[in-house]
Amino acid sequence: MADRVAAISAPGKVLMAGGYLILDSQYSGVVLSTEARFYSHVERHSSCDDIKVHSPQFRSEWIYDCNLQQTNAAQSNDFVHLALEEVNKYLQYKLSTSIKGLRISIGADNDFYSQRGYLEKRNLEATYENLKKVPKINKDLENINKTGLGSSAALITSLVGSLLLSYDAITRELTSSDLQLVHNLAQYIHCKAQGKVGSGFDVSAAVYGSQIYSRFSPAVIKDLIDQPTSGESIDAVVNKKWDSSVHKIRLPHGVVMHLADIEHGSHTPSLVKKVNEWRSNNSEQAQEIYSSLDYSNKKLAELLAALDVSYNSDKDNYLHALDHLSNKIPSEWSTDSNNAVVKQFVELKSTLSSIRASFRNLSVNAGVPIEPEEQTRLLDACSSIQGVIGGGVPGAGGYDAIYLLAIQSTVTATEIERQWLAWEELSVSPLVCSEGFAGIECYEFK
Ligand SMILES: Nc1ncnc2c1ncn2[C@@H]1O[C@H](COP(=O)(O)OP(=O)(O)OP(=O)(O)O)[C@@H](O)[C@H]1O
Ligand SMILES: C[C@@](O)(CCOP(=O)(O)O)CC(=O)O
Repeated sequence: MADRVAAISAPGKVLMAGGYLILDSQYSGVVLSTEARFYSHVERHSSCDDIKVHSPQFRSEWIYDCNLQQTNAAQSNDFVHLALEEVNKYLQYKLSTSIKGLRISIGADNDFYSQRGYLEKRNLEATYENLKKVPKINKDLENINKTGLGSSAALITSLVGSLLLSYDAITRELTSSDLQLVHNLAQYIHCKAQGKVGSGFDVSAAVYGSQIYSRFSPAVIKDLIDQPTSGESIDAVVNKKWDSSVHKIRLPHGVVMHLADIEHGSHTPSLVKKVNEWRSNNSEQAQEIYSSLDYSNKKLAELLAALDVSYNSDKDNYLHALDHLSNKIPSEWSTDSNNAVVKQFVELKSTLSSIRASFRNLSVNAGVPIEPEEQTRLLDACSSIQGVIGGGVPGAGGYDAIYLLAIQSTVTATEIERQWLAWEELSVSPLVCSEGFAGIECYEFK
C-alpha cells in the first residue's frame, strides 16, 4: 500500500505561429496545448528505499538506489534520471528531504507516438475511428516514432510536477507560484537534458496551456546549464520570476485544430542552424521577412482574442456567422459581408495564408525547406475543403506535420480525413487530438 499518491498530467504543444522568431525574445509565438497529455503517477512507500520508474510504452523500467544510481541493466533514460536528480537536490536544500521509496509510472496519450505500425499490422487504415479504438497508452508499439507533440517537455513537466506534489513543495490547487516553480524547474531540466537551450515554448505550453509566448533570456539559467548544480544554486534560479511572458489564449468557439503526422520527418536542429546562419549573413533581408512574419503572427493572436470577445458579446450573431461560413467553400468567403464576425473569420483565413507565404519566402531565401513544395500542395488542397479556415506547418516546419483550423463539423472532418488518407505524394495520417487549452493538472489515478 502506498503512503501517498500524487499524479500530474501535462499536455503536448503545437506552435501555430512563431517558429524561428521566438528564439529571439523580441518576438512572440502562438502555441496551443493539445488534448493529448503525458501522465506521471508517483507513489511513496516507506517500506523501501529504491525508486522504480516504469514506462509501459517504452517497455522499460529504470531502478535507482537511494543515491539515484541506476541499478538495473536497462538502457538509461537521461530525461527521467536528470529530473529525479535535480528535483532531489532542490528538495534536500529546501525541505531537508530526499526522494526515496518511489514507484513511478509514466505514460503518454497515443497521439505522442505514431500508431500507424500498430494499425497496419492489423490491416487497419489510420482513420479517426480506428485510431480512437487503439487501447489507451498503447504498449504494443514496435518502434517509438514521435509525432512532434513535445513528448520530452510534457514528460519532464508532469514528472517534476508530481514529484514536487508528492513532497508538498507545491499544492493540489496549482497556484500561480506553484506553476512558476514547476515551469522554472522543468524548463532548465529540459534544456539540460536536451543539451540545448531552445525558446522553451514546449515546456511553457506543458505548464500553462495555450498561450502567446515570448521566451526567457538564456542568461537566467546559464549558471545551471554550464556548471554542476546544487540545491542552493537551483533554488536561487527557480524561485524568482523570469522574463518570459505568457498570455493565455484559446481557439475561438466552434473552431477546431486538425493535426496530421507526415511519415517523412525533418531534423529541427539542422533547420534552425541553417536559418540562423542565413539570418546572420543576410541581416537586411532577414529583418524584412521576420518583420512581415511578426506582423502576421501578431495579427493571428489578435484575431483569436477578438473572436473570443465576439462570441462572448453576441453568441447568436457569432453562431450565425459560423453557420453561414461553414456552408461555403473558402474561396467564396468574402469581406463584403456586413457581419463583423464573418469579416473576422475572413481575416483569420487571410492571416493564416500570409504566415504561410512568409514561411515560403523564408524557405526560398534561406534555402531551408520550412514549407516544402510537397507541403504547399497538401496545404493548398486542404485549404479548399468546405469549412477549413486555413493551416500551416507547425513549429520549425519541414516535412514533419501540418495543422488545419476548421469550423467544427463532422462533414469537414470526414472530408479532411478522406483527403489525407488518399494523398499519394506524402504519407499523411491524422492525430485524434485537437486543442486542449489547459496546462498541467492533477488527476485521479484509476
Ligand atoms: N513514454 C516515455 N517514457 C519514457 N521516456 C520518454 C517517454 N517519452 C519520451 N521520453 C523521453 O524523451 C526523449 C525524447 O526526447 P526528444 O527531446 O528527443 O524528443 P522531443 O523533441 O520531445 O520529441 P517530440 O516533440 O517529437 O515529441 C526519449 O529519448 C525519452 O528519454
Ligand atoms: C524553430 C523553433 O522556434 C520551433 C521548433 O518547434 P518544433 O519543435 O518543430 O515544434 C525552435 C524553438 O522555438 O526552440
